Amino acid sequence: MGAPMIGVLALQGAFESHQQRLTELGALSRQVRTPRDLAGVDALVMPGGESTTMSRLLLSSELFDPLAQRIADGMPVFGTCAGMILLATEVLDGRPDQRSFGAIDITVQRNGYGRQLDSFETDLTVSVLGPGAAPFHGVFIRAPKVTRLGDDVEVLAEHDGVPVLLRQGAVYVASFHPELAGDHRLHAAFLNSFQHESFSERHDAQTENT
Ligand SMILES: NC(=O)CC[C@H](N)C(=O)O
Repeated sequence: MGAPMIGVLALQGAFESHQQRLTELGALSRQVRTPRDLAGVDALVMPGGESTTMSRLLLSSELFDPLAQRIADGMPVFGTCAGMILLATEVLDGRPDQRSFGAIDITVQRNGYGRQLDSFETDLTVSVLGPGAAPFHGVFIRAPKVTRLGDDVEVLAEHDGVPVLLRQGAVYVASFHPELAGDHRLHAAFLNSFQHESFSERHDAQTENT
């Protein structure tokens, strides 16, 4: 099989920085706006932005049902911030008509860190980066707060005792914006979760050759 094509949901929000991180890693990526775009990808990143707007655009673009099917079939997905909200089983403080995929068994509260404190940054210890790895700089922007997790959900990082990076099967979610920290290690960890070749090694090899 050739290199996997990574889709970046590009209906709204911070999709361009995600694509930059993937490009830095030498991954192939394409923006996904239609069911046809989705059909050509092997994995998908769902960016931050506004989950209410994204939910509406997913329905009007007729992407919602095919995407739900791909996720149910086991396509790897990485949802960040609004993307995390869209993947959760339960959303608190959402709009009444807001839809989510129920792909990871968590309850999230939209803007759960409080409207006063719109955004904050903090260094996170992330288990999947390996023992002794440098902390990952977490940028939280009107972030969702995880208020409940199911038994099958693995916590990969937490902040003040609250999970902020989680995994269930092929679904990864972060309540922060890993694409904005100028650090592609979490994108590499996502790619490496379904790719045998190590993306970080490949990136290092390419840099050495140039
Ligand atoms: N940065 C973000 O993605 C914020 C998420 C936004 N508060 C929402 O509910 O969709």
